[in-house]
Amino acid sequence: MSKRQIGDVILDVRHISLRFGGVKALTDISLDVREHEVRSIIGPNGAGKSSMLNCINGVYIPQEGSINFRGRSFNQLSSRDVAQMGIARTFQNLALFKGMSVIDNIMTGRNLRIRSSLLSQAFRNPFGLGGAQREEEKHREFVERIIDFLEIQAHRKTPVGQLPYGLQKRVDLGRALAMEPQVLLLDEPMAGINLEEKQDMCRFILDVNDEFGTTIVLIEHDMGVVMDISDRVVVLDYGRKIADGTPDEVLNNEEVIQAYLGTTH
Ligand SMILES: Nc1ncnc2c1ncn2[C@@H]1O[C@H](COP(=O)(O)OP(=O)(O)OP(=O)(O)O)[C@@H](O)[C@H]1O
Repeated sequence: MSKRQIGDVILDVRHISLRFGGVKALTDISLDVREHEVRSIIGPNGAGKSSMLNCINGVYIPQEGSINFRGRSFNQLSSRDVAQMGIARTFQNLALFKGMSVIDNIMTGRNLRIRSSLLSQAFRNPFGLGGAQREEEKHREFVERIIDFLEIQAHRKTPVGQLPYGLQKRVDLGRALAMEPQVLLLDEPMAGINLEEKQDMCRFILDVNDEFGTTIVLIEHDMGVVMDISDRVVVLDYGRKIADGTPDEVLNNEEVIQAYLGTTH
């Protein structure tokens, strides 16, 4: 596929179980993600895919198990802490500010870094604003680079709510990229967009992976896309892991075929 080198495991999910009252959303799930790979999580509706992402990025706290990121083990960190560690995420139902411009929305993804750099500036030079302004400039330049990369220059000043849905998905990706994540969690990036927009989105995901070396964890229902762009795929069904391997291995797995035939997918 590309020249990128898949490295060691950087994200290791170990024996995660998550319950909501009597509902077992995840039961003893283990999966690992290697540096630079595109790793997909698939499964029928209600299989536990979003719950898994929510555990990884601190939205849900699993009752059992732990997550290890670059040697640091956690299962009770806030989303903000997880983002600060280098794990960013896009959302199935876009989490954008519809009345704000494209550039300002992407800038919100930069806030985490702006705050920490402003804080360190204040400690270094409590009476000088010049440094802080230069920092702000650098962040704006970075955001402009993302806008160029995602080919949305023409829409920089447009309120996000006025853009077609496919472009809004791209802005959501830009907002996550603004965090300069090491791992990017993508929750159904192809949902609700047309074929041409899907081709664009695939290209951007692969370019992010290739050019920035960002590790991608993807939830997606479009099997064509998953099989095309993933290095490895894990399959969940009713909160349990039923398969894990290359796209070919997973496609030919009897349990996976049964899980999909037994649903409306
Ligand atoms: N906040 C919650 N409260 C109660 N039950 C929940 C909650 N979140 C998820 N669940 C339940 O956990 C199970 C797994 O749901 P989840 O959304 O993770 O599945 P999914 O594979 O992402 O589904 P889909 O493909 O439809 O998005 C489902 O039975 C769901 O109803």
